[in-house]
Amino acid sequence: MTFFHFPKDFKWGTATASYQIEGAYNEGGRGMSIWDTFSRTPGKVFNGDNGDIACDSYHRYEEDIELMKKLGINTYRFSIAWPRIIPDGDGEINREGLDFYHRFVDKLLEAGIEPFCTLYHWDLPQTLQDEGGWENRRTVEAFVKYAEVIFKEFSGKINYWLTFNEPWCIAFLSNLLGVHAPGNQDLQTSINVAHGLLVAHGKAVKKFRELGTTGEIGIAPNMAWAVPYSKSREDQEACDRTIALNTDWFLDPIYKGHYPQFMVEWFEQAGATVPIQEGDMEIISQPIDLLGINYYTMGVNRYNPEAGVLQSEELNMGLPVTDIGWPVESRGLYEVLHYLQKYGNVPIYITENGACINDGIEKDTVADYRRISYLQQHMIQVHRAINDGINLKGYMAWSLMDNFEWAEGYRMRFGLVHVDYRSLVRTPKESFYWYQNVIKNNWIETRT
Ligand SMILES: N=NNCCOCCOc1ccc(-c2cn(C[C@@H]3NC[C@@H](O)[C@H]3O)nn2)cc1
Repeated sequence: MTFFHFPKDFKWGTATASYQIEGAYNEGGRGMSIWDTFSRTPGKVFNGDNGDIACDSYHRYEEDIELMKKLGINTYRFSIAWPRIIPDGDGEINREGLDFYHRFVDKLLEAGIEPFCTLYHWDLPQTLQDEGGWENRRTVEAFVKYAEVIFKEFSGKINYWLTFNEPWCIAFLSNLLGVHAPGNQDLQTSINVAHGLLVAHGKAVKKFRELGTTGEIGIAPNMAWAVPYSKSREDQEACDRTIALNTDWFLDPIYKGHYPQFMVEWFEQAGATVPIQEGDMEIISQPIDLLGINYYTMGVNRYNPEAGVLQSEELNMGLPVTDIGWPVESRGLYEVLHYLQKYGNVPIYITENGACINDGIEKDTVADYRRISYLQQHMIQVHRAINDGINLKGYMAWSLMDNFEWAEGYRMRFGLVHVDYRSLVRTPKESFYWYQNVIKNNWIETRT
């Protein structure tokens, strides 16, 4: 047997997001979000699924917290729905929305679980999208106003904060590839959105400091990792572009105060420029306290002029894949963590890592051993990185429970807990009990 011991103060948790679990889309004064609109647009979401009910966690959060206590986590990452707080985006504050999150956070604290709060996990108030969304500086100012409300309300209760979840998804998956809400397919729009959210991030961090809000604040990019198919310079450069668009495009402005020049020039060749205004880069590069990273998979890429704006084609190398088709390759997590050291030995939390494994219930059990194997492999890479001296502070599995997986609807299941979407009955899977043991022991054991 081999034992991989973790630091005694290592944070073990799980992660979810408001639109994916809450439901109650028209309750408690909530306004419409771009995901309510997108999921109602024919052809955008598998089976026409939407978040109207989801896991009904708006009503069942106490039951969910009991599951968290049973699992033994000490940290829980969740997101606040902006449309519950300011339903029309930048108008009146909805007290009922604030009271819901106070009840929820108080219950978490009562259970001895650290709240880890994401301010924006994709559910933009639709009214702001109607005025141009993140391309419009009005949305940026509205976000800072929303953030200020939350900082003032929850300072002292919440001590771990993230401004944005997965800026690559917000900007490029949603506005270049059109896969997520609002579904634009335009390079300049996606670059404008990326810049807008970065300015909003910086302004919110500045406001956080000015208010003297308790705790630490950061951002959670989703990581891409790609290794070249051949030793050619073209293939390596294609990988560089793929990695950079998820990482450097957002973290260079934050940590260095400028965009990665090679990517700026790449986009200029494609006819797109970054709409930088006076003072933007100074605001964006406000120092942050922590970095959340989301890792799922990696690719083997090669240069292909026909392969989208990055001219970087991901190849099928016959690796085992999860049920959403993503290759299982944990080495990318280790390499990404070392790649991030160019920003310094910054405090890092794995804010999402998990596998889409769609096993169902048989004889009251979900035998999701493939998820256990995935989690074990990735946690061993986390251990390796900590051993190398990387400042890795915690791990949050995506996700506590099966939930609305965006354009995939409910067919793709990432949860440690199975959710029956008709009855809303929660059933812990075998991976739940495996993770429960890891947390209890603060170590992983392998047979070899
Ligand atoms: N790359 N281009 N491909 C071209 C065509 O894209 C096809 C689809 O692409 C993607 C890429 C990435 C994702 C994704 C999903 N999650 C999981 C969520 N993370 C935040 C949390 O809410 C989880 O639900 N993380 N990333 C989805 C789709």
